[in-house]
Parts: sequence; C-alpha cells; structure tokens
Amino acid sequence: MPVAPPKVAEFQDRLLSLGLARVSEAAALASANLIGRGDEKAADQAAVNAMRDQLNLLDIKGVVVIGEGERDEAPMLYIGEEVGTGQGPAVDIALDPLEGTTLTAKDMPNALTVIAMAPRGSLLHAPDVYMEKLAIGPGHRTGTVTLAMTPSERVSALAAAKGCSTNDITVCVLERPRHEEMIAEIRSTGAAIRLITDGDVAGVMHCAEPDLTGIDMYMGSGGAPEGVLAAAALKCMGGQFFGKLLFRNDDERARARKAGIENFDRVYTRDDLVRGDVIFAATGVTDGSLLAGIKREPGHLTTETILMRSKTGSVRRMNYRNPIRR
Ligand SMILES: O=P(O)(O)OC[C@H]1O[C@](O)(COP(=O)(O)O)[C@@H](O)[C@@H]1O
Ligand SMILES: [Mn+2]
Repeated sequence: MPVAPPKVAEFQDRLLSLGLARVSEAAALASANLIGRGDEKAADQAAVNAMRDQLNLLDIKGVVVIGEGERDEAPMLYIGEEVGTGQGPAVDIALDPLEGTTLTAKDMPNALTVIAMAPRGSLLHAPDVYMEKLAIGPGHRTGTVTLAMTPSERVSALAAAKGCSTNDITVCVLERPRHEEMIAEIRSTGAAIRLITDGDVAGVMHCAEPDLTGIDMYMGSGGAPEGVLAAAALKCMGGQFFGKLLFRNDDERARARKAGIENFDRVYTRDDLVRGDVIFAATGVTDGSLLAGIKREPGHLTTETILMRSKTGSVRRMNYRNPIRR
C-alpha cells in the first residue's frame, strides 16, 4: 500500500497573524530606549534580537527570505535562517526589524518594525540591491500608472484617473541626489512632493490611505527587500505596486543569480513579489502618518500595531500596553 504523504500543516493565517503582531511589537519595544540616542547599530541590534526571540516561539516551519543580509554578513535573521518551533506550516518570512534605523537614532518620524509571512515559496527572494519602485492606492484600473511612463506622465495619468488637477497630487520620494532629476520633473507638473529621508516601506504604505496621509503616489529607488515588504502591505491594504531590480555592478548581479533571479529586466507587479496570501504586521517606533510611535507613560510603554491579512483585506489596529518591570 502506498504510504500517505505526511500531512502538511495549513497556513492558518487567522491565528498566525496574532502571533505576528507580538513579533513586531517586541521588536519595537526593544528599540524604545534607543530612540533619539544617535546609535543606529544598537537600535537595530535590539530590534533584531527581540524579533528573533519572539519569532522562534511561533509554531511555524519558517525560513527568512527577506532578512538582515546574507549569512556571512548577518549573524541573526540572515537570509535562509530557519525560524519558529518547526511545528506547523512551512512559511516564508520577510522582515525588517527596524525599517528606519537612522530615523530611530535621530527620533524622526515613520520608523517601523515590519514583518510579513506567507506560505513557503510565495515571496520573491529579493537580493539586497536597489529596486525602482512605483505605487498608488486602491480603486484604480490596473496599469493606470506604469514604470515605463516618465515621472510626469505618471502624475498626469493619476490625476486623470482621480479626476483632479496635477496640482492636487502629492508624490512621496526619498530625498537622495539620485532622485534630483525625477524630483524636478515631478515639480514641473505642479504636483507636491513629500520628501522623506528614509523609510520607503512606510512611504509606499501611505499611498493606500491617501485621505489619512495626504500621499497619492510613491516613486523612486530604494532597497529591494523593502520593496517586497511594501508589496506585502499593499496586497493587504489594496493598491498597485511595480518594482524593477537595479544593478550597479557584477557583484550585485551575482547576488541576484544566487537568489534565483534569472530575468534581470523584469518588472514585478505586487502579485509577482507576493504570489499568494500574506499576513503583515508593522509597529510604530517613532510617530508617523500611519502609526503612532512608542509612547512612554509612567509605569508602561504603549505601541500601535497594524495587522493585516490579504485573504480578507482585514486591517486591525492594536494598542499594546507593556508594563515596565524594574
Ligand atoms: O539609503 P539608501 O541607500 O538610499 O537606501 C534606501 C533604503 O534605506 C531605507 O531608507 C532605510 O532602511 P534601514 O533603516 O532598514 O536601513 C529604506 O527605507 C530604503 O529602502
Ligand atoms: Mn529597511
């Protein structure tokens, strides 16, 4: 008689998502004492340690596919690290224990802890290279804007889709010398630009809630790992995302090949980066337009976490009060 294959535990996203919120909360709480202390490395390390400890308590057979770096350069939460108790569904994990290390060290807005989880094999193994990104919120026809359009064409196309003037569009862009030309071109349309110094996962997420954040579109290059995390967030919140990997040298191309990337010119859509259901949690570290940062009150710290599931489109906001034990 043929032996029945072992039962594969299902991706129980309803239950797992609650565990995921604790993971992002723990990372944020661990970085609390390092907000505004000018030490990016210490803040990141604290978040990494806490995130890893909490992740290892979850009943999953997890593999980090977007993590702190390659195994030889990141001792913890490196790409390929197995996490969880090993009892449970096989999942891919994408994480950034502190997205905005500099924002945290300088106590500037929109630093987050971020983690996403999906069935094994469904998240793109993005190498640590740059990615050209473009995002808009929900409610628009696919291809309303594309990476093939020039920045000014994208602004005009989105304004036409929204039935407003280009003057009414706000684009979020990372303030970098490499973006100077793009910024000038966006400005030539009359659109406003919200420049951010770091944190493009939050930048992209802002597009999903334009009424709350005032941001309609995100464009420019940033980390490819952050691109996968942003796509996971938009898959839950709604919205379009396009990304193309950018290579500066052969070393970066070799990294991509190692990660299994074959087509270097491919434009990835949101659903190419995240190919199935995903759950996503982010906790505010410093105050931002989407999430409140960690608050220090007598005797406790409080956090705000956004917890989302793409299967249902459910978005939960959770406040957590963590007693300070002495
Ligand atoms: O600073 P660069 O090289 O332009 O890279 C941009 C990337 O760095 C960040 O601003 C900050 O990321 P970390 O805090 O995780 O290092 C990302 O949001 C963004 O994708
Ligand atoms: Mn980051």
